[in-house]
Amino acid sequence: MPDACDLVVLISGAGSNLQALIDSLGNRNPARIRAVISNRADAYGLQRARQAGIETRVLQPRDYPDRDGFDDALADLIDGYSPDLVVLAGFMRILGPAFVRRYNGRLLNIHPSLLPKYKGLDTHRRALEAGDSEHGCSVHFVTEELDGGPLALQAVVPILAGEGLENLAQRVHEQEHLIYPLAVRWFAEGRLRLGAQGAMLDGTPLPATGQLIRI
Ligand SMILES: Nc1nc2c(c(=O)[nH]1)N[C@@H](CN(C=O)c1ccc(C(=O)N[C@@H](CCC(=O)O)C(=O)O)cc1)CN2
Ligand SMILES: NCC(=O)N[C@@H]1O[C@H](COP(=O)([O-])[O-])[C@@H](O)[C@H]1O
Repeated sequence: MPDACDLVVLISGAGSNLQALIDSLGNRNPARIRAVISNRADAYGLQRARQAGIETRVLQPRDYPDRDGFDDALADLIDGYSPDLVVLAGFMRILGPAFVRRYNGRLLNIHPSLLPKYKGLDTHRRALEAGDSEHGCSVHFVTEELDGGPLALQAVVPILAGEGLENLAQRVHEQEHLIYPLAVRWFAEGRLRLGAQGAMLDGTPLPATGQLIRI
């Protein structure tokens, strides 16, 4: 059994991806969540963490003079837990270059699109308005380039004829809750790593799409 892999999870909102990670731990997943940190005090994910007995902390940007000050305080807080991996789970802050360098290779994010399509926000609406036939979600290593980091895992979600935004978002969310725990487990098992040429699985470079899952 691999040694435990300590996680710190960063959230800003509902925390359904956090809940999926919590539910995935134990059994065959050697990861354990040491703390959940939110940049919003009203994030429902904080309640989910407390219900699971996980330590929670809140760090609010308004308490810092600028973005770098917030990032530095966040990194100092994170380092107090000595994580092997920092997991962004709906964390809605763009992190600065110094922060990203500090956690290079140990920082994952889940994004609600098939990257590199639709970086940024409002991805489901953009996919629907473009008339795309498929959408999805991506787990990627975080780099300075927003949503541009090496892809580890993607799930493709076909867009149904006449489907509305809420229904699509729900179906993408369902796939997020499958691929994020899987990617975190692969990292915890030592299988998923960020190499010089991009994401690696079992020592083999992954394709540009990362490992692709079609539902
Ligand atoms: N340097 C990086 N930081 C972050 C990345 C990344 O890839 N590189 N991923 C994001 C997550 N994300 C999309 O997946 C994302 C989060 C936030 C924003 C954004 O525009 N945030 C605004 C504030 C929005 C708000 O407070 O509601 C901001 O930071 O000014 C875009 C994309 C996490 N960080
Ligand atoms: N650009 C970042 C972004 O949009 N992330 C998205 O925020 C949601 C958080 O939901 P959750 O709080 O229920 O996990 C998720 O759908 C995640 O992909």
